Amino acid sequence: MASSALICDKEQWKDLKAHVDDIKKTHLRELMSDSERCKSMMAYDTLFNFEFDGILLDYSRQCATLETMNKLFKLAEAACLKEKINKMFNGERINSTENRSVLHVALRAPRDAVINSNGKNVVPDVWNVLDKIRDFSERVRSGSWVGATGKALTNVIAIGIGGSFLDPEAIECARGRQLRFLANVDPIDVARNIAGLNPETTLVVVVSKTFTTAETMLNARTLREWISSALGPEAVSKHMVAVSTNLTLVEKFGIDPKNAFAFWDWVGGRYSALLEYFLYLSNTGSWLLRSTVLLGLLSVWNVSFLGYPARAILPYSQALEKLAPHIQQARVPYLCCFVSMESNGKGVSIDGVALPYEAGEIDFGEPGTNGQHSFYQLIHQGRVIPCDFIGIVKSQQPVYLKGEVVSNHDELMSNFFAQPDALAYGKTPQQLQSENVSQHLIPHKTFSGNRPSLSLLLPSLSAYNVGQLSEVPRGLLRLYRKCISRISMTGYPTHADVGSGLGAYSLLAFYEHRIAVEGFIWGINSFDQWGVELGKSLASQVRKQLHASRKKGEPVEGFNFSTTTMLNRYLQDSSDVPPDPSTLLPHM
Ligand SMILES: O=P(O)(O)OC[C@H]1O[C@H](O)[C@H](O)[C@@H](O)[C@@H]1O
Repeated sequence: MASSALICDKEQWKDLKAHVDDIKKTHLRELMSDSERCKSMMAYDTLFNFEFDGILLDYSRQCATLETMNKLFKLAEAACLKEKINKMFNGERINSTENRSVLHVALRAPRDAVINSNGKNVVPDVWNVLDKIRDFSERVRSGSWVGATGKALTNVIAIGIGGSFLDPEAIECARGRQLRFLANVDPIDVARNIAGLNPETTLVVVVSKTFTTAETMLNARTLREWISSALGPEAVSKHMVAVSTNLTLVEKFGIDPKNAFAFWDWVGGRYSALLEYFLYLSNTGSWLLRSTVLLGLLSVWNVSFLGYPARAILPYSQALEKLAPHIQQARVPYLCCFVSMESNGKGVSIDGVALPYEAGEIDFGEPGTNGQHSFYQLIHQGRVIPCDFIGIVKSQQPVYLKGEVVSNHDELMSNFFAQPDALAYGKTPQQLQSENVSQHLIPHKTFSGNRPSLSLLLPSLSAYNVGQLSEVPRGLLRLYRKCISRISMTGYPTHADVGSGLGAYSLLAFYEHRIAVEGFIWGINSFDQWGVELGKSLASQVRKQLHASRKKGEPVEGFNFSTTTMLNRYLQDSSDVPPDPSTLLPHM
């Protein structure tokens, strides 16, 4: 199927381009007045049944008509979408620039599934690792695995960056214990993570697919020093374990490979976040998979045809906060956004042909209602940014104060229901005049509306409901609990924890597949990431220069004027950096 013909050369693409003018002439106020259209865009047809056992997906506020949807389905056919999805699930090496299969879905397969890579069913290997994770977590929790001084390990620091950073936090059952995530190579992040912890009762999990990522490995060496200097070098074997494909480097680092949990090169780093649990997406017809096809097509429509390059992900549930990037909290990456922008932020096709159209989205977000006090001004009256609103019917923390008009959750959800309509309908000058708004304020208080969004309403974040998102066999939820407790080391999480953990990750699976669909349509490779290499290689040049300047007093050479000036200033003002390599963080 590899062909250098770009999707934009196809008639179906040109037909959609011509269709844009029709859509630009309509306004969502008009489209939303057609209840038949809206009804069909909440349960489009028997194939796309969007009311799935209580989960409701409403995409009627997309700037699209049924004609648009039909044209998008034709575009999917022209892009050979179904064949590409099948190739992925069949283990073919669709990541052609790295010559790898793309089988992160195998991490979520039930024990008896068959998913082949290189002619070998990989599912038994996955389950061997999952069983090993379960056994290890049970030994740590039961106290049969203790630290170097015989104390139970009650605190965990997981070191990893990108897709190797963060996992669902079973917050409820982490009562009185510490589960922390260390990603940034900034020593401040190390200091924050070890603050208040004792090496004697701390387990460090080094999560790195390659075991070569500079930030992760320096942080791992720093915590290895923290442990060794307190308990002796032999303590590393009791206080450090690893999750990696590179068991050779794991052993070289000083971690016993028996205490390492392997994974495979057919799991992309950013897709490995799901290693902590697995939800099975059937190869055919799962509700989730089908609906992600539709939403992937709508993303392509918004980006490549309507010219809306960004997407805001807005979960109206704090339990799903990890779905939305806390852009002001550097430590919390953006799961869906990270996967989306690293996967589809490409400029060439899978055949290496420069793209004459934009691919990829600028994703950002924030849990509702926080975002309403920051960037919603821009999405209402500034740029048009399609939004994904994700809401939950039943709160995990119901609160209803005496005398209040509604419960706290109803207050939250009042915004979940209001914002999509505010974006779609806006407010016209005529409406403002009828409200006797001062004439000079009318331009400032006018809302153009016609801003697309979609709404996903989950019944609750119970493990059952969230599992529906990916039709997870019930039995897997039990093993999920054991896997998540590997991270929390704090015993079995409650349903709420499992739900919220699954919530974040099932919806991640939802976005994972939507992102793959987008990449299949754009004809790009969503599974490599050469773009992150250049910055890393330039950083290694700077690292060499800093070493030469500090250790041998060599002048800064080989950089442009601006960088040379900045480097000289940095070196001059930080000349007091202690030269002693054994210097550790102040309170280490
Ligand atoms: O897991 P590691 O090998 O340490 O890689 C960590 C991260 O590194 C890079 O940023 C990759 O682009 C990510 O996909 C990956 O998750």
